[in-house]
Amino acid sequence: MFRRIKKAFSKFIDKASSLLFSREQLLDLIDEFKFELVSNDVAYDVAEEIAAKLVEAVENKIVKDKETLMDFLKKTIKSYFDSVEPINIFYEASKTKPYIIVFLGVNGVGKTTTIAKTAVLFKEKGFKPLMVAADTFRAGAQEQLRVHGERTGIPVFMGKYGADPASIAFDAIRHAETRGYDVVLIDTAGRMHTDSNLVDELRKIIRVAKPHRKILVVDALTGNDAIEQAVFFDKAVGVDAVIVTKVDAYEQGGVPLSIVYSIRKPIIMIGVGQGYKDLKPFNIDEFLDKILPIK
Ligand SMILES: Nc1nc2c(ncn2[C@@H]2O[C@H](COP(=O)(O)OP(=O)(O)OP(=O)(O)O)[C@@H](O)[C@H]2O)c(=O)[nH]1
Repeated sequence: MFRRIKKAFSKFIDKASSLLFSREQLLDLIDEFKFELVSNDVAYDVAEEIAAKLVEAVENKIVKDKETLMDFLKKTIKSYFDSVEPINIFYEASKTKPYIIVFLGVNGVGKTTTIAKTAVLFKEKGFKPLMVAADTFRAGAQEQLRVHGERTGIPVFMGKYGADPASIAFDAIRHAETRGYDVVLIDTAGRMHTDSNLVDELRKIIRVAKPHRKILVVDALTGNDAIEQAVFFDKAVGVDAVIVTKVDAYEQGGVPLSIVYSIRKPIIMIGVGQGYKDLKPFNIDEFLDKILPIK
């Protein structure tokens, strides 16, 4: 996990230290480091910003040895994550009933599995969740959620194939209200994120379901595509928070930072495997410990 970005940081920190922080040589090295970050899925704008801040810190002698460089990198990266408003869906759900989440994301990113994992987390915390199959475009999507429901023992509200997804969401919420469900987790279609019909469909679901949160699911392994999807969905329908999947198999490491930088929304959880328990809260300090070399 995050092996490649960690290697890039280690290489840069070691080289910078061996140059004894000679200003001229360091400037070239910072430029090289910037592209190393970009090749590890750090969006160009943020890589450039980090590089510019680093040059300034060197000029001002804030960064003058290995220790101050490590400290600088840690604080700078952390500041991007700290500048976004955190969201705690479990706390929010304890205040509102039923608490409604609409999940967004393109096909294949692990959205359906993530909904099941999230439902399992809610159940473990004592909530009564309902999963809703509102992707009526692909028959397989409904079936997939039904299977997750069977395996996890969490009920699934199914709509008919081809039915209006917004009306399914509406019926599901009424059903949740009358049956005493605490949390409603709505799956949506994810065909081609550039499809304008999809955007209209999502907008309608959101208008009808009035979700408390819209959570985007992206696959870390898709790198720049994940960042583009975040920008696209945020512009199209507004994203409140992001879950990044397949982090267990992800080595580049730049996706979380790039997403937070690009849409200024928090990463709330990460998928770390295929099992239902493999969804963890995203913790910035743990993330920094994994991507930055230890002393
Ligand atoms: N290693 C790993 N695999 C994951 C993770 N999350 C999901 N997957 C796998 O990714 C594959 C796709 O997941 P789905 O949930 O079917 O994806 P989806 O976005 O619903 O895709 P569509 O059904 O095509 O819309 C499945 O094999 C999942 O088990 C994760 O965090 N780590």
